[in-house]
Amino acid sequence: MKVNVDAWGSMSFFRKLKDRLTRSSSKIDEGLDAIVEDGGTQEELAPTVTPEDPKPQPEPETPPSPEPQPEPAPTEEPATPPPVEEPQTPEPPESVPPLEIPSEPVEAPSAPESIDPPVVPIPSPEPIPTETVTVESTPPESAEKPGLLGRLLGRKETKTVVRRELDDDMLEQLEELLISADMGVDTALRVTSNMAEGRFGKRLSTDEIKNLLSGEIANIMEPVARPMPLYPHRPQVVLVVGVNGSGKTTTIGKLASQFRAAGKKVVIAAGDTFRAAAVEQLQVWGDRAGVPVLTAPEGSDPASLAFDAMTKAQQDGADLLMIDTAGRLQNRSDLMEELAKIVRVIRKKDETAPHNTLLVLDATTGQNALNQVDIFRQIADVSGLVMTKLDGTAKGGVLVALADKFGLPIHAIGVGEQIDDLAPFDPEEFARALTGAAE
Ligand SMILES: Nc1nc2c(ncn2[C@@H]2O[C@H](COP(=O)(O)OP(=O)(O)OP(=O)(O)O)[C@@H](O)[C@H]2O)c(=O)[nH]1
Repeated sequence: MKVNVDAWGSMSFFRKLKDRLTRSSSKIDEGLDAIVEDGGTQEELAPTVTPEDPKPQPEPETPPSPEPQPEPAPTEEPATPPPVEEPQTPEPPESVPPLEIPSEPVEAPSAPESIDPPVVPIPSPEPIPTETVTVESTPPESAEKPGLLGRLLGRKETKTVVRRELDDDMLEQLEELLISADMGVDTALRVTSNMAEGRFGKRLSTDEIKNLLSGEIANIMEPVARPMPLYPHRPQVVLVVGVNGSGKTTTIGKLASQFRAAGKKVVIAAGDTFRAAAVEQLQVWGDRAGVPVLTAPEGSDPASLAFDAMTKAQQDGADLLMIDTAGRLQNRSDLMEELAKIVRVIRKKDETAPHNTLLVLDATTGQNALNQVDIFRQIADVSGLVMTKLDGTAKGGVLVALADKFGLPIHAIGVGEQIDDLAPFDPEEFARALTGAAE
């Protein structure tokens, strides 16, 4: 009954996300390094025998650390056995793309995700009871590369990594770090205490912590990663709400372009009739997307425009009608009334409308995004979220707080101002990008 649209953009997207979330991840990165170094000690990893060494070398003579290191760091692999990065992933079987949200109303526009041939080899950050196992899968960051001479001579290389024992102090520092990345107190506490479960007293390195945190964050995000559902019902009315400047116009343009690319007929209504600039902006995006934008004279009733837009969308047999709305939160009761009126009026034409109410949030507002969800849920029947401007902000953690607190579906994220800078939300990728965990 639901239609799946393949419109959600190219797959290099998440590579882009990784690059662009650098400010969030470098914040966590640097913070983690400092935490682990503060009170941590350098340990030798199991010495690796370089390629030329004839014997497989069972156990090192240097006792490595309390936790033995099953497999040495995946540095220089001489032969060319498996073509792709098998080594990274301990157990591929369970790394089924998390995006294939099978369940319920939503039909994943994220499906194309799985088309991506390099299907995200998930580094299995999941908290396996024996923490040593999880932990070992990451390449030790401080591992030294064997020099050419060393390799030729088959010399044993001693690698080191800084590890710190997980104790109350360290846990507190981790909490603070996550809070500073805008994850919010409650969520930061939950993430760190889940991560610490069964690991108290263990020695952990930065990379190991990143993987563990990333796994915990992905667990929180997974249930909310839901692409916007599409219905065969025509027109499907999508009301787009959010404060001014949150990225509504841009998001509508990006969505319209993607839906259109997927063969959907789209109509846009410029419902923020009070701001000429907003209407113009939407027209620019409509042109870019190749989608008609219905406008009304400045200051006219948005509900009447919505009604006209409904009529046109029905006449044209449009698949989707996207209605932009004003975002003046300063006068909440006016806005509430305005939105309510739009809904009343479009229901005269279709009592099941609107079919989606998207709340667009700006990631750079950090914790304020939580208040916005609270407020908009009071004035509109918010069915899902789009988080914009995740690029270049150090506040990406707010998305985790949102997921944890409200559990509203996160349909898509925006990571740039270009038309294709919007993609379905992939919890694993996001968690790794946020924490800087390795793939
Ligand atoms: N970096 C970045 N900028 C974005 C993103 N989404 C939107 N923007 C920028 O944010 C600014 C505001 O976006 P709009 O789409 O105009 O926001 P709006 O909610 O429609 O705002 P009003 O028109 O004032 O109601 C613009 O300069 C956009 O280019 C994003 O994902 N990343």
